[in-house]
Amino acid sequence: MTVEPSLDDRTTATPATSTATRETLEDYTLRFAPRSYRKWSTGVVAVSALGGIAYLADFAIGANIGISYGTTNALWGIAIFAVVIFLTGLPLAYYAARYNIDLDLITRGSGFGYYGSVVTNVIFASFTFIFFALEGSIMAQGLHLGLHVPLWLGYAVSTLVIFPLVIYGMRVLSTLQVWTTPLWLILMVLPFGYLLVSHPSSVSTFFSYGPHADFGSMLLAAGVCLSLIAQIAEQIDYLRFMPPRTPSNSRRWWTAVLLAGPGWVIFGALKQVIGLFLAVYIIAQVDGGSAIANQPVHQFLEIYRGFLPGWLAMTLAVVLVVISQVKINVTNAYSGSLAWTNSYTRLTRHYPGRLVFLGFNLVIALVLMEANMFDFLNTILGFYANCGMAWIVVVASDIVFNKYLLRLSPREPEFRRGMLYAVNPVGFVSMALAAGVSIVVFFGGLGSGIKPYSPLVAIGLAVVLPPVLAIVTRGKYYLRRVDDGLDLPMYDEHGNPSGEVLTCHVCRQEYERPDMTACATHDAAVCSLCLSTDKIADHVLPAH
Ligand SMILES: Nc1ccnc(=O)[nH]1
Repeated sequence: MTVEPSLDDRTTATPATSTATRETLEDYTLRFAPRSYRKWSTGVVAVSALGGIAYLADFAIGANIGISYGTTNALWGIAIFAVVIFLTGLPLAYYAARYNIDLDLITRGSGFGYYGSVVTNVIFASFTFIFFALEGSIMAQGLHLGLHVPLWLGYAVSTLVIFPLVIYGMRVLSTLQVWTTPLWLILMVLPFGYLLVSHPSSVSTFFSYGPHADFGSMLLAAGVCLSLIAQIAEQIDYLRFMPPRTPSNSRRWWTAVLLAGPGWVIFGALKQVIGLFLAVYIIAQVDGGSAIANQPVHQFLEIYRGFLPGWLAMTLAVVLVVISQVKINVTNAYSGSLAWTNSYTRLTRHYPGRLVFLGFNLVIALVLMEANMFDFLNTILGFYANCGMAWIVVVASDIVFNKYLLRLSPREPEFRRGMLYAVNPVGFVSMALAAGVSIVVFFGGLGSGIKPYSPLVAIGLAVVLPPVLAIVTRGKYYLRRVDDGLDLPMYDEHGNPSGEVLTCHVCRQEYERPDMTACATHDAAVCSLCLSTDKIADHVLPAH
C-alpha cells in the first residue's frame, strides 16, 4: 500500500483498462504481487521498508510516557512493547514475504474470512488517520515555532500540502524517501551523540526521573507504545515485494525479513528512548521546559542550540520536522485511502477510485488535530492500541497455533472471493472479544484495579481464543471450497508462488497463477479483483 522507490521498470496497463485495473496495477494494491514485478534484491526491499520509519511520533510518545510514568516505568513499557511487536510481527512478515500478499489478504485467510477482514481494514484506516493527525500536529508545532504560524492554521496547512503530493507526486516522493534517510540520520543521530558526550551528567538525571517501578504504570506506558502495532502492515507493504526464497538466497532472505519486518521495532524503541531522554533534559535545563518537552521540534532545537548559532539551530530543527512529517504523512494518507477503498470495493462490488477516500481520511485527521488531539495523546493511543492489538495478535496466533501447531487452518494463504467463507468466526469473534473486553477494562468498566492491565487482556484473549475457536469449529469455516478449478500448480519446487501467467477473461490482462481462479460460468480464468467487483457473482465458484 505504500510507495516503492525506483520501480519504474514495470509493465503498465493499456489505456483502455478500467480505473480499478489501472490503479491496482500501479503497485498491485489489493492483489498478489507477481514474480515478474519483484525484481529487487532482498537488501533493496529491506532498506526501502526501513526508510519509512523516520517519523517523529516516537519522540513524542517516549516523552509523554516518561513524563506521565517516570523513566523506569517508561523504559520497561518500551521493552514490553518491543517484545510484543517483535513476536507478533514475525509470522506476519514471513507470510507477506513468502506469499507476496499484504496484511489484508493475509488476514482474510488467517481466520477472518472474505468479508471478515473488512473490519480489520477499518482498524488499519483508523491507524493511518490517528497517526496522520499526530504527525501533522508535530509538523504544525514546527511551523508555529519557526514561522509563527498559529497552530490551527498549521494543522490545516500540514493536511492540505499532502493532497497534491499523494495525487501527483508519488514518484518524486519515492526518491525523496531514499535520499532523505541519510540526511535524517545526520540531523538526528549525530547531535544526540554529541549531547551525551558533552553533558554526561544528563544520563543520571535521566535514570532518576519520575516515580519508581510499578507494574501497572509499566503496562500503561506499554499500552501507549503498542498503538504502533499496526506499523507491521506498512512494513509488509514493502516485504510483499521480496524475491522468491531459494536455497541459494535463503540466508539473505531471512535477514531481510527479520530486520525490515518485526525488526522495525528496534528503531522505533530507540527513538522512543531518545525522545524520553531529550524530554528529561529539557525539563531539567530549560525554563518552562515541562510545557514543551514532549514536542519533537523543541527537543531538536535544544540539541542543536548546544553547538550552533540560534538562527541555524532553529532552521535545522524546522527543516527536519517538516521533511520527516511530510514523508510519513504521505504514506499515512496513501495507505489510509487504500484501506478505505479496499473495504468499500468489497462491500459494494464497485471500485470508486482512491481520491474520494483520500479526502475522507484527511478530513477525519484534520478534525482530530483541530480538536487538540496532541494534548490527549496517551488516552487516544492507549485506546486505539486495544483494537490494533486485537487484530494483529489474532492473525499471528492463527498462523502460529492454527496453521502450524494444530493444523486446523490451511497452511497456504487464501484471499480469493468464492474460496473463502464470508466470515470465519475463529478470527472474527476472537478479535471482537479481545478488543471489546480490553476496551471495557481500559475505561475502568471492570474496576479501577485492573484498568492498567487492558493491554494484557487484549493480548491474552487474542492469543488464546483463535486456537480455542478453531478447535470448537473444527476449522470448518476457513475454506468454502478447496479446488479453484485451475489445473496448474500454485507453487514452484521451492514452495514459492508460481510465476505461470494466465489471462483474465474479464479485464483481459495477464496475471500470475496465485491471483487467478477458474470462472464459474465461462470456460476461462478470472483475476481476483474482477471477482471482487463481480456484481452478480457470475464468475464466483459455488461452495463445495
Ligand atoms: N505508520 C506510521 C507510524 C508512525 N507514525 C505514522 O505517522 N505512521
